[in-house]
Amino acid sequence: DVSFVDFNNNINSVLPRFSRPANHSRIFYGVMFDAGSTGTRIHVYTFIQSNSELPVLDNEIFQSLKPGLSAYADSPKMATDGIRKLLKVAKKSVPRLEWKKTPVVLRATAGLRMLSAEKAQALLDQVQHVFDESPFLVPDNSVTIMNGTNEGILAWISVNFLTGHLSAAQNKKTVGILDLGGGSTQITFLPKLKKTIESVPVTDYIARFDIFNSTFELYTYSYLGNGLMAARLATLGALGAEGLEDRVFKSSCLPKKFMEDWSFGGLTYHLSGDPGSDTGFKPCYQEVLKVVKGVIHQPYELQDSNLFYAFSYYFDRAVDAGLIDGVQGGMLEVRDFKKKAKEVCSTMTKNPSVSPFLCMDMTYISCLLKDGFGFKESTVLQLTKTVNNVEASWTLGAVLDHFHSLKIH
Ligand SMILES: Nc1ccn([C@@H]2O[C@H](COP(=O)(O)OP(=O)(O)O)[C@@H](O)[C@H]2O)c(=O)n1
Repeated sequence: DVSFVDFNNNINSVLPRFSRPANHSRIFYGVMFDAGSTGTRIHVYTFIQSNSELPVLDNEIFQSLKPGLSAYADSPKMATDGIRKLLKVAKKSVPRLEWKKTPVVLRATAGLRMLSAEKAQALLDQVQHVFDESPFLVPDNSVTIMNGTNEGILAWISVNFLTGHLSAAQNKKTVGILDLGGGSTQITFLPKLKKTIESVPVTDYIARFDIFNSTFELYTYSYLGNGLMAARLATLGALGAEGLEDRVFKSSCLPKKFMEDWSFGGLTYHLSGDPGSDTGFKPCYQEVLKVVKGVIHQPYELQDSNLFYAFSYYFDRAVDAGLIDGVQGGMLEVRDFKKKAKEVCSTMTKNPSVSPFLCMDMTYISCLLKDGFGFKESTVLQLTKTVNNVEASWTLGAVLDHFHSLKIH
């Protein structure tokens, strides 16, 4: 990675300050691709270098496309079109003179983690090739799969940076994050009690990073297979199943008459409702519970220690269910998800909602929060898509890490 110091030297040597207005030479750009399981996105960040340790974020340009890279697992060359399209956004957003010193980086998350190493590498190689041909700065290791710990920590850094909690790092008042992707889900927060750190099942649940000459010690974990799309498959008993052509996967979480082909991660599944069994919240909860029970660790402290920001599918489904406004977001109690899940599930056959999966998704989210992480019914979550027009995503933290080398360990 280009360290903070190298990057500044780079600016000074390529861009002599005397030839430009002083404030102009203090602007720099970072391009981060998020290769998620359900889509690929580009974030173009404009920063103003301030005199304090962290720069000021001036602006973000964001674009996304579907499906994710893993949909091209068996035809990796087809993945390049989308990457090229998104790179055009970077060319439009970054002034031509800055291209050569603007880093482009892609980090893949759960979609590629769930593929075989060979298939994932073939996709990364294709992206690397497109990057190498681009006019941007392509640092070492610019196209890789990111591990789940970094995904959680970087999202925590993003949200706390955007909400202003990192600049006041001394008093360590921060917010926790809940990220529900398609393939994996992350929980990250700053524990107040030693017991929380001491009582983790394995040391992987604790990670540290340095900023402002202090070390943050976070509780963080990424559960692969517990993202919303992977959880659908696990609920249906279809995750990792063979002979997909000849099988139909049924669930009490789907409308009785539902019958459809559904694709995720480059595979297609025949799905249907279960006319021969009870449907609705209760039987559905028992089904989704199997995906959560014995899998998700309950932190020693949770409810009283932090306000949690919940985004990605937590936000999207809360919007779909009519619980929050799609632009403003809002505060919800954990019990609101359960109440709404019951409502959606009881009416799904007579009164189909936006998606036939809404009962399953809302029930899974209720179960994950309560029987998974162990939140109380009354815990308030801040449902968020953007903070000051910037996407709540690990990508911002990843760019800050790139420029500042936050030494995550
Ligand atoms: N910038 C972004 C990126 C993803 N998302 C949401 O994240 C969810 C999917 O996450 P993902 O495809 O990255 O899945 P993972 O690979 O993280 O498991 C969807 O709800 C997207 O709408 C978002 O809201 N904003």
